[in-house]
Amino acid sequence: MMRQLITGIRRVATATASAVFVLPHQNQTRSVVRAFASSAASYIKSTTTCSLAQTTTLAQSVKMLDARKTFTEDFFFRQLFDEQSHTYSYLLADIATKEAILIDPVLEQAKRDAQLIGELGFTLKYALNTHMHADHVTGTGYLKQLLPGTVSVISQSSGAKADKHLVDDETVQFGRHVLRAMSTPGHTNGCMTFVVEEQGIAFTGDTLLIRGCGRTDFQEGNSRSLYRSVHERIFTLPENFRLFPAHDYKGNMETTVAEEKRYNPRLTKDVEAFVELMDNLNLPYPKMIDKAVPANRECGLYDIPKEV
Ligand SMILES: N[C@@H](CCC(=O)N[C@@H](CSS)C(=O)NCC(=O)O)C(=O)O
Repeated sequence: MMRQLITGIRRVATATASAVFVLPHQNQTRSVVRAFASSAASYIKSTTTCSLAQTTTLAQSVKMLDARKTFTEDFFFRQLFDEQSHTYSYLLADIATKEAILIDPVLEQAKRDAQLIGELGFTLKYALNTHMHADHVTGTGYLKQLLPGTVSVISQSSGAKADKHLVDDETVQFGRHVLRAMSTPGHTNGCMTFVVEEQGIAFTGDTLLIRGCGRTDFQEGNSRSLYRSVHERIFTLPENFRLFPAHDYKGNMETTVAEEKRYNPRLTKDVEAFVELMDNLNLPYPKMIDKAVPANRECGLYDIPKEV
């Protein structure tokens, strides 16, 4: 449709240009231009069936599919997966300095992650949790043992132990790269979304999942505050920002601000309808909750198996 429109404009412009060239008198020129403008309008009308609604949809989808920012050459990104808990972990690094950080590591995958970090020649500076998980034990405690010098990180408001506690808008640095911790409570009190502005990416933990969101029925969950966190903090990031959640149960790997603003079936509702929906999810509790929450309160340093 867009191609037709452009071809139409081009044809009319070419015709107008040649007419103006052969008709030097001003009056003649003006009437020729008027005639061509009117034929341009009818040509475009007849060759495109582009209604106003369709034009709007097209404009929206063009915006939604805006080119994502490409990573700078010195930025390393790797998405890792734990099949048991459907958890994504993310390894980020400064390729020049080899300083790395790992977001939401899983205990059972700590050896895999440590091996990868070693193979790539990285030094793990921070092992961060977006929040105190309820469905798996964090790998941060074990990674501190496997890779001495690693600093564990979680939000101050999580109430969990860690070497470093973050408050809203605090940043951590790895090499020349900067990660900003944005407080996004709702799934738990202490949930944070980690943003790397320069690369156009954000790690939403369990606050925003792909076409979904974290449940709010335990660990001080609050659906109103989750709604506010998403609308006021995540949906106000640039539309082309890529979003990476802590879990996906359907095989999706990433999304964008633009997509979730339009297609998230929960967060596109108004707040009252959202609260009602969240109150009636009736999900079974995570199988690991009784082990995971106490362990994660201790930064996963509690009862680490000798060999995982
Ligand atoms: N079946 C899984 C737990 C699934 C679950 O409850 N996921 C949480 C995030 S981990 S606490 C969630 O918020 N889900 C939202 C949803 O809509 O599914 C298990 O037993 O571990």
